[in-house]
Amino acid sequence: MITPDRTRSLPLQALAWALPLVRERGATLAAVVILSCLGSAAALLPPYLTQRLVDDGIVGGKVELVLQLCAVFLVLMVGGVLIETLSRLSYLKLSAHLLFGLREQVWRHLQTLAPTYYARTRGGEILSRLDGDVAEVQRFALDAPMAVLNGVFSLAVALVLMLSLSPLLTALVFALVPLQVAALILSRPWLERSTHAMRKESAAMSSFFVESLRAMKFIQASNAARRQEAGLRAHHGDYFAALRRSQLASLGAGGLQRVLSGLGVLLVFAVGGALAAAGDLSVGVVVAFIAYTTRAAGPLQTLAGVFMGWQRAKVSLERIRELAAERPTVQSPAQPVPLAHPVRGELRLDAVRFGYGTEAVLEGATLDIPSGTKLALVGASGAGKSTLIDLLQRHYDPQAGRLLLDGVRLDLVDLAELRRQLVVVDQEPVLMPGSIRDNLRFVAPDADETALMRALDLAGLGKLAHAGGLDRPVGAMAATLSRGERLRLALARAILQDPAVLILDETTSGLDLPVAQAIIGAVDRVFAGRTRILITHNLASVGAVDRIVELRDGRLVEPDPVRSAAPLLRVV
Ligand SMILES: Nc1ncnc2c1ncn2[C@@H]1O[C@H](COP(=O)(O)OP(=O)(O)OP(=O)(O)O)[C@@H](O)[C@H]1O
Repeated sequence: MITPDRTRSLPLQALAWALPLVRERGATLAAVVILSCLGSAAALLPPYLTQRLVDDGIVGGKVELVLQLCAVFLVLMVGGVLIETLSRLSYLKLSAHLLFGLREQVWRHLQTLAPTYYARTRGGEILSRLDGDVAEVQRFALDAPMAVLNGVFSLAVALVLMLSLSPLLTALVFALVPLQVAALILSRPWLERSTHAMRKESAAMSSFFVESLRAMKFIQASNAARRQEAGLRAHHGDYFAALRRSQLASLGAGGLQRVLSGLGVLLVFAVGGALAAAGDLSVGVVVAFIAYTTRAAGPLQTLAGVFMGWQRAKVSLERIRELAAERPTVQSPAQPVPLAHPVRGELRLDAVRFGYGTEAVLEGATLDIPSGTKLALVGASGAGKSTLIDLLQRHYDPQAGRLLLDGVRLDLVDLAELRRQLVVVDQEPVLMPGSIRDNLRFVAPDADETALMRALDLAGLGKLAHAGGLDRPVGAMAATLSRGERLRLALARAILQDPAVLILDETTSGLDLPVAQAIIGAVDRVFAGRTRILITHNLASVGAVDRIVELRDGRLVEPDPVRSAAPLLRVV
């Protein structure tokens, strides 16, 4: 579970978050560490051997030694390639485990957040956190310790070998390190700001795509395609400007590092060359040093890269922390009170108060719904009918008062059990991509083919299912089904869920009266004797009901005969 821990510094948080996942792959981590140290050692030996090759072999005239050292070079070269391949494969395994594990944690958290979070957060913002930001943190959490380990090991080995060759030249090479560190520290705010701007632009562009793709039919019908293209171009412009700033910052900081390490090479050339010319140093030592100076620049640059990577990861971690700080509005109780089976479906609202902000949507809402009641719930648009349903399905808890199912307070019932017993079919039910079977199995993974066909038959989709079979794809956003078919498919899902309470939230509104009545007829047949709540603006479409209640001024009251279109009421 991701939780922001303000007591820890950001780098520690990034590592603490990743640690349990790394621990699960202890053996792979050990392999990566050992192989990368072996690889570094294999890369550092050749310059040392070069000195022997030049001074003892070539200058000393020992042909046999030259050949022996060439054979050692060959072994080191082939061994180095093998070690690097194995090391990269192990790294890939560890890296994927970490990335997927971190992303699964964020996803798990997202699945607990309330509809209010999704109502106010742009889809692209969430996507870019799930994708780019998680990857950035993962890269840092794994790359940084590896790079530090590798860099420090390589530098230590190089330092020992260089000191054994020439302490003076070693001091010259390392004299520039403080300058390199100072350059990094100075470039830090620049790097951080530019990374922030880039991630923000990238999230805005993802949001643009997510929102436009969903609204494509509306964009086409409103002749807004050109304006959308211009919108995309504007996003591209902003993104490119931010990308250029970020690249300039990285190139500037990286370039400065390269110039400083290049200066080190020049110093070795100048001082080492002068000493060798004067006969105070062998040519082999100068050649080996030039190789070491360029190689020592590698680990130094890797360490500088860790620093720059940290600037990026810090921004991402901050964005993930923002997401982690969103707390779920409801949680399943640790010790749930079991419902007596079979669940009767008796509902009770007792002086319920709820509002999204300071203003109450429901205030003192009280109602008893005996088991098996078919209740019509009416109320003006915005009165709070859907909000009431969200409270019943426990997307939120009331700020005062109680809601009970079979006499048990909803917040004491296991959340999964509650949502199994209380099913809502919306006006625009959500259908998942895939086939009709996939959609039915989404709510009832264990149902067999016979149960699926029976549910479709009862929901009035028998013909369609028999014609195209259960494998008929419903298409992205269920675009291949008519609205009536989508509703019937949602009803078939509800039939498979077999709840004690069924709620239809304006399900049949906008349909032709005969179609609406046919769907309600199917509901009445299948759910006869069970509690049903039908939210509607048109009482004629929901058939005979046991009771009508109006939601007015936050309370549940007897309906206003004028506003409820009295002639249409048919209460049994
Ligand atoms: N996520 C939200 N954040 C803030 N306010 C909200 C949110 N959802 C709904 N509201 C507000 O709460 C009030 C009740 O909304 P609700 O959707 O429950 O009404 P409704 O009776 O179902 O309306 P309709 O019949 O038009 O569907 C409205 O004023 C609405 O603007």
